[in-house]
Amino acid sequence: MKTTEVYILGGFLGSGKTTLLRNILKQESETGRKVAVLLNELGSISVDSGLIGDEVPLKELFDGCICCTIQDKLEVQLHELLTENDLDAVYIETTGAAHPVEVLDGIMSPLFAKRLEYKGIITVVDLMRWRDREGLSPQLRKLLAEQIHHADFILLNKADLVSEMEAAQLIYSIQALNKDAVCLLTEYAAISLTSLQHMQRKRHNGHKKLDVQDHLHLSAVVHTFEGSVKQTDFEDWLRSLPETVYRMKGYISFTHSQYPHLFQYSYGMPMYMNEMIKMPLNIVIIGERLDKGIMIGQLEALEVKANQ
Ligand SMILES: Nc1nc2c(ncn2[C@@H]2O[C@H](COP(=O)(O)OP(=O)(O)OP(=O)(O)O)[C@@H](O)[C@H]2O)c(=O)[nH]1
Repeated sequence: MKTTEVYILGGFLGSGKTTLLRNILKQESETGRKVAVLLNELGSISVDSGLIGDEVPLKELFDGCICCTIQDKLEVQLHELLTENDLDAVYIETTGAAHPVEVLDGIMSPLFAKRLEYKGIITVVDLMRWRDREGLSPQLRKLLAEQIHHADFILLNKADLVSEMEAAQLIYSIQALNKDAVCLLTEYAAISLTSLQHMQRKRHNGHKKLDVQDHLHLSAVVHTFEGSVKQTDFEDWLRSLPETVYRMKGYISFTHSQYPHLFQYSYGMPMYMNEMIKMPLNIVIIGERLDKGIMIGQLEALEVKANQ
């Protein structure tokens, strides 16, 4: 099955996300890959869509930001893009107000997550705004810090507007929030596509060999159950999870019921809803530094136990 690469472009309002997107799309069109863009604008008029070439399939999500009102819409739009087009990559430009965990949650549907190859989060930072961050409200400062913390690749953009000395101090303060992301100083978000495609977190903990998924700070693990599990065992497993598992969702079949349950988990709380039809038993787990092998092994063990 062909998978589609997914890149999330985040960063504060006006930091240079659209400039970056135009840059990337220009390079993608030169390589001949088939790509699509999902735009999420605050408000109901899109200014940015005019800036992107006609040949790129484009979906826009209006009225609200990904992190709150339209998560479901995002899922639908992405599904449509994937089914209508045979895509190599999808770029998702989020509003500056979006939290990375919510965006990842919004795109990793249990119904098609296996067709996606989540490549990571690219955060564009406006260096001048970051320099003057003390003037922002505490909430905005926190959001900026979260966008930096969860990024896999950070563009320290608008380098032309700060002095070299300032840039050095700003890089230092950004790396203090995220030691692993690749940081690049840019003007007009000028970076090469290849550097993004090879986006990998720097390994700072020595020689441990990690697979590609493990390089990502925030990641999504997708598992397909073959059959049912016991609800009590499953809930014991949930209680054993670290706090860095932020979200889970999917369909799960319990030994005591005929149809699967829609399962959602956030902030340590599970929620179930009865489904009236058979659904593919996929579950998506979103968190920081997830060990894919261990998680899948634990879920498989639950199934084995239920069959004993
Ligand atoms: N001086 C300078 N201006 C830049 C740079 N990068 C982008 N800009 C300008 O900054 C403005 C905002 O850039 P956009 O790419 O639209 O930013 P955005 O993050 O998409 O903005 P929103 O969609 O409003 O969140 C535009 O006028 C860009 O031309 C840069 O490196 N230096």
